[in-house]
Amino acid sequence: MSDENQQLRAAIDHLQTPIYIKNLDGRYIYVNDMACSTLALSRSEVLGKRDHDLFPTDIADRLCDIDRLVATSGQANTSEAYIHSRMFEEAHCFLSIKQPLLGDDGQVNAVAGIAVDIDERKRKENELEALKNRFAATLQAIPDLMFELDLDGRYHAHHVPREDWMVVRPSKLLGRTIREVLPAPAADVCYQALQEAFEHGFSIGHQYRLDLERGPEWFELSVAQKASIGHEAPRFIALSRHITRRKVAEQALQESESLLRAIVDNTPVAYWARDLDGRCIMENAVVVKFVGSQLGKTLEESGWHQEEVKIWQEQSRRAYAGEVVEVEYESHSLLHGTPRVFHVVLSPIRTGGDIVGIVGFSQDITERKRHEERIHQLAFFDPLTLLPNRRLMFDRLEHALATSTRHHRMGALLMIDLDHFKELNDTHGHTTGDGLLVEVAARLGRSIRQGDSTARLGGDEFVVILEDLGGTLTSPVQAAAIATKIRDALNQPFHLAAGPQGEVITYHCSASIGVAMFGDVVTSATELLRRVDTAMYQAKAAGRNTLCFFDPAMQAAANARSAMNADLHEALGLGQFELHYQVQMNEQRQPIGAETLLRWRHPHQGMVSPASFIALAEDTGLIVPLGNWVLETACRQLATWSKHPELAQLSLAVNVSARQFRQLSFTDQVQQLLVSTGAPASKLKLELTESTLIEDADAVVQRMEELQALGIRFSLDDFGTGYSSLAYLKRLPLTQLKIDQSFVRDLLTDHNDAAIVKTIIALGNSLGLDVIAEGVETEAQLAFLAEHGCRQYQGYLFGKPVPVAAFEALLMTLNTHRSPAKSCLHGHDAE
Ligand SMILES: Nc1nc2c(ncn2[C@@H]2O[C@H](COP(=O)(O)OP(=O)(O)OP(=O)(O)O)[C@@H](O)[C@H]2O)c(=O)[nH]1
Repeated sequence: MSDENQQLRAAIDHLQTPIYIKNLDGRYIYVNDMACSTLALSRSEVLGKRDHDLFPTDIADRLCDIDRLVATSGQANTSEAYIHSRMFEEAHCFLSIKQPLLGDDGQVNAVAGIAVDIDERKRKENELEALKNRFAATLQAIPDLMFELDLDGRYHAHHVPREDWMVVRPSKLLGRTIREVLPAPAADVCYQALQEAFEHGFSIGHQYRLDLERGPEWFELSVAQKASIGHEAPRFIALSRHITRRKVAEQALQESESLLRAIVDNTPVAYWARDLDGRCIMENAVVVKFVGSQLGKTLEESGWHQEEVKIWQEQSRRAYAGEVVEVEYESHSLLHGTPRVFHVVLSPIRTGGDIVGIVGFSQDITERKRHEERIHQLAFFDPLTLLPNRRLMFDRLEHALATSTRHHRMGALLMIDLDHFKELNDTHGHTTGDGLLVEVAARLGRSIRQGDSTARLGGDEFVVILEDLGGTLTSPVQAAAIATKIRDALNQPFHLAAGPQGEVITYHCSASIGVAMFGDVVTSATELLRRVDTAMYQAKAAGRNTLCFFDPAMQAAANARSAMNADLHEALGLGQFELHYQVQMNEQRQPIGAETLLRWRHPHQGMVSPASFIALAEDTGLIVPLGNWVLETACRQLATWSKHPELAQLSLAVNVSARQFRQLSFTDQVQQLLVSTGAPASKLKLELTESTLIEDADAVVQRMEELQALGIRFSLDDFGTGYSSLAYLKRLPLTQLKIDQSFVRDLLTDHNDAAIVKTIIALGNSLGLDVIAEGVETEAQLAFLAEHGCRQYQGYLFGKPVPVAAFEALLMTLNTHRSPAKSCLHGHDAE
């Protein structure tokens, strides 16, 4: 072998790639070092072996086939094969290049091969392939259109899962720009997105519309800039999502929302909602118009009137608790104009059973209310005088009848018909007549008490309903008094506009009044109206300007009362009143004083008892001058007695009425009387009844204290018959309790009366008060009273009320056997 060959051989031997030569039998006749290392065998272990000795059969078969092909074709062959060798844990991929070797005869006599280990490259290729497959599958799964674009909008690649979403076929896309493919509005959107992605790396959310064959379709773009290699021009991946369905749904929602909004805004009802924190989360235009926008505000932040906020807090609380609340109320919190009336409904908002807020509707019902009021006014009131009409009067009368029957109270119905009204109409015209009717209505209103009512029945006919005729006068008398007051009021001249120039005329009016009482027996409103109508016609028949009762007995009582009233007014001036004196005794049966009792010596009726006229005097106010006369007479008597030693110790008890006692000047009057008459104050005892003390107790106590300071003493009359409140009893500066004669009368036969008497005595004694019993008629009564601690007495047992002369005579007889008061009584001629 030449040097050159030797060098070549050495190079091949040590080359780092396995090289081998096999003869046509397939035996290895040459292997280099690397081939041995690769097989992990020594050269001697390889040389002379076949592939079947070295490799698994399937690989060996394949290797042999290729050898044969090379040998027979005389052509080189390149193939890949996975070879297991002890050198590697796993089979390695080799690229085998086989070359036929020719002998000197020019025939193939051997096959030389070189095996390059391409395992690493092969693995990468495989990985790449797998990646490509995965990527392709992923891409296939993406339902969106995808394009690779440059900054000019030129298409470089595409993924088109739906060709019907394309304006041009995908195959015509590459190399063209967006502007060449899409219509201008859509292209503009895409370029904007590209620009954004170029500036910020990405762009999302731009939408565009394409009018395709099937109709308009909507797409949404997401663009991201691709990482570029080196100085490569920027590329972008644009994902175009088909959103037509979403868009249609959105548009439908938007349309229905704006329709709803339009409905809500265009209804004339204020409409709002609040969340669980009480914040306004929705409102319509009407809310804004009335109270300004409330969005985001709670009730407390609304700026409404405090009272209204409180009302709505309470109503909202009910709605939040699940109630549907309905209220009518007048709002004073409006932005413009006068207060208005609203009908409001609040209701909870529920989602899935939970309350998540409240919703409210508020309708302005001001006009409706006004109409209702107007209708009510027209239905129930007389448009001329504005008084209740017949219909309303009838309702009220029925109500008054029911109430009076239930509470056993008397009432009266008056019917007032103007006399000769027709003449006024005929002479001065209807307008003047109307003027009179209006003024009559006003005068009627002023003549009655609160609680009574008046109405116009029609024409010149009015009625007045008087309820609860209590008081001290009997009810027909009271009714007559009010009817008279009305008649007198209507008798006052009227000044009415008359004639075309509206000159004022003075008109004298009179009215006939019928009166029917109710409350004692059940009567219907219709019947009562019939009665009062009859009575009114009687009044007309009796000569007009008068009043007539339906019931003749009542008429008689009213006549008698009014006659007595007239007489009573004259009696004082004519000196028809007298004072009688009833003696009061102590337990030693000694006279200690007297009670003065008023008597009226009537010119025709003889002596009239106070029971018949005191109530009338109280109601007419005559009680005040009458009471003063009594006080003055009593004081004069005391002054007279004070000059006689035997009579000087006598005290006089004088009854004072509530009305008299409540006069502001009462204390002054009494003081002046004491001074002018010279009566000793300590002998004057004022008798008050419980009813005097009950009303305005503070003022009464103050007056009593003023009088007490003058030296006057007080006795509480009729104790036990009224309220008998122990609370006021201890506050009053009293010196005496008087046991009413009604308890004394049956003292010995009635256990209750006996018990009451004993209690009053015990009470008086324990409060340090004198106790006097009136109406003592028998010794047995006296004994009982004395036994239980009552020390003072008054009654027929000792003497009836008598004029002063008789009283003094009585005193004389009482005193004859012990210390006769004869001397003083003799000197008493002046009385
Ligand atoms: N101005 C005016 N007159 C009315 C109205 N309604 C009724 N009248 C008249 O009132 C008069 C009622 O008359 P009467 O009550 O019947 O008779 P009178 O003239 O008052 O006579 P006596 O009642 O018998 O005293 C009639 O002339 C009616 O036309 C009204 O609303 N306005």
